[in-house]
Amino acid sequence: MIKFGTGGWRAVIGEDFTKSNVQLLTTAIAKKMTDEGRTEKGFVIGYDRRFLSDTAACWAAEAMAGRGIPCRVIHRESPTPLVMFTVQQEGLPYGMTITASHNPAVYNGIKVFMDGGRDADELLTSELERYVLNTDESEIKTVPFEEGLANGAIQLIDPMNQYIDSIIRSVNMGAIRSAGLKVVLDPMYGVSRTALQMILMTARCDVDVIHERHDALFGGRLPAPNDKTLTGLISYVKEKHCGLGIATDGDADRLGVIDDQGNFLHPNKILVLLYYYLMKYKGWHGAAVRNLATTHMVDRIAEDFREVCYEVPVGFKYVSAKMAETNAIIGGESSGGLTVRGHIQGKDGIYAASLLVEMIAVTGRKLSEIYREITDRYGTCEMIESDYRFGQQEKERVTKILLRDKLLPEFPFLIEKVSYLDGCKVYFKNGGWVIARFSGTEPLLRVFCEMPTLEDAENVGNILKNYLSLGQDS
Ligand SMILES: O=P(O)(O)OC[C@H]1O[C@H](O)[C@H](O)[C@@H](O)[C@@H]1O
Repeated sequence: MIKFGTGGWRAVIGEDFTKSNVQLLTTAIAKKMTDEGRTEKGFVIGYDRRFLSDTAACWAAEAMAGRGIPCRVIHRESPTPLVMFTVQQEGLPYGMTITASHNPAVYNGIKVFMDGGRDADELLTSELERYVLNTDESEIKTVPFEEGLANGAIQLIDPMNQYIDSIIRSVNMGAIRSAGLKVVLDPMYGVSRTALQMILMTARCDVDVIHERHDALFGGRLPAPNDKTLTGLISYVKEKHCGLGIATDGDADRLGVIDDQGNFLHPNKILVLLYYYLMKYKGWHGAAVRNLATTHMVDRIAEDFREVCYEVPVGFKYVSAKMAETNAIIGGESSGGLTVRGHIQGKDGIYAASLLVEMIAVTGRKLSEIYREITDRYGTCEMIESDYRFGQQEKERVTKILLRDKLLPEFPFLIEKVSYLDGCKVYFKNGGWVIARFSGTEPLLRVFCEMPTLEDAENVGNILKNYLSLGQDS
């Protein structure tokens, strides 16, 4: 069974992530390309450093070549944004990368990209699911990898330099060069090191790297940058007196930042800082796009600059589609992904980190100082996030209460409106909000709440948790 979630298809290795499913999905894509008459330019495949990712990339290439579609495989493990960049640059109709992003090590998966290098939108993923259902395993035709390489049906490519050059061209390298920053990178055993180290060292930063060896178990932690998983980076920043710590998730499309004091900077703050920086310091104008579980501080900044902030469901495919529609200058999510107009149409931790370093260099100020300037102007927002594991029965129970019967607890704040666009989101009249939604990437119910004070956010989050009789925060 192949079902796409918030960010691609993800499955437990050996359970659903199997050779036959990888080749089934690839065959489905190939059939769709053939039906659309879009096979000529071919297809690109990338892979990250997870267990089986490189092997699965070969399986996919064999199945794509077996359908007579020219197939390029990036010659070594790559950041997801590099694969998206390649789809965009080469004008390809589709591409894929083998990754399960930030999921636990037992998972692997496939992210599919469409023209322009965007994440496959809902229309495409539902069509692909339909194609998969209508594809029989006997339709999988393969060309052995080595044979494909020898006869040119499969080609190994190395687009890394163009990608790095395009980032170098779009950030103020001169300013970074003058700032003489000491930066420590934490790729979380994933794939960002080559690109990020190259960009920052070209800008003459003093760069240290931790957690860079290949470890398909990600050091026993989740390859998702947050305050709990980045304790090693936090200690390193403090001990070695670094100006900044930068982490990326397993496939490098998300970013996590540690400031010079060793504090974890929530992705909400990174998005807010960069939007503010682009408008206030770089003189850009334009809308912002955020998902509905991301800070509304972005809206306050947009309003102040007479711009609009658009809200979309969780999933970067929605963010990039809205950015394209509105020509927004930035789009991001509280889970740590963002992109900026002019760069690729998907989230990119490497690019976002480079822009953040530029911001520190250009302003000559600490991240905490710039953020204080923002809260002095727009007030404070505090967000709490809790994830709850559930079984099938639990899922049905919560779905009934919240999404079918649309019941809500009594809150100590006046409600402005309730939305069921993605889970259930309650907007309060004081600007705060709380959302409960099922993750599309993991078996979790996510409860996020943002209020002017942390105390209120915790209180509202607890009211919803108790009302839904949720267990321990996982
Ligand atoms: O909350 P979830 O549905 O698990 O999604 C969390 C994140 O997962 C992936 O990384 C998607 O690419 C993101 O767009 C999404 O924000």
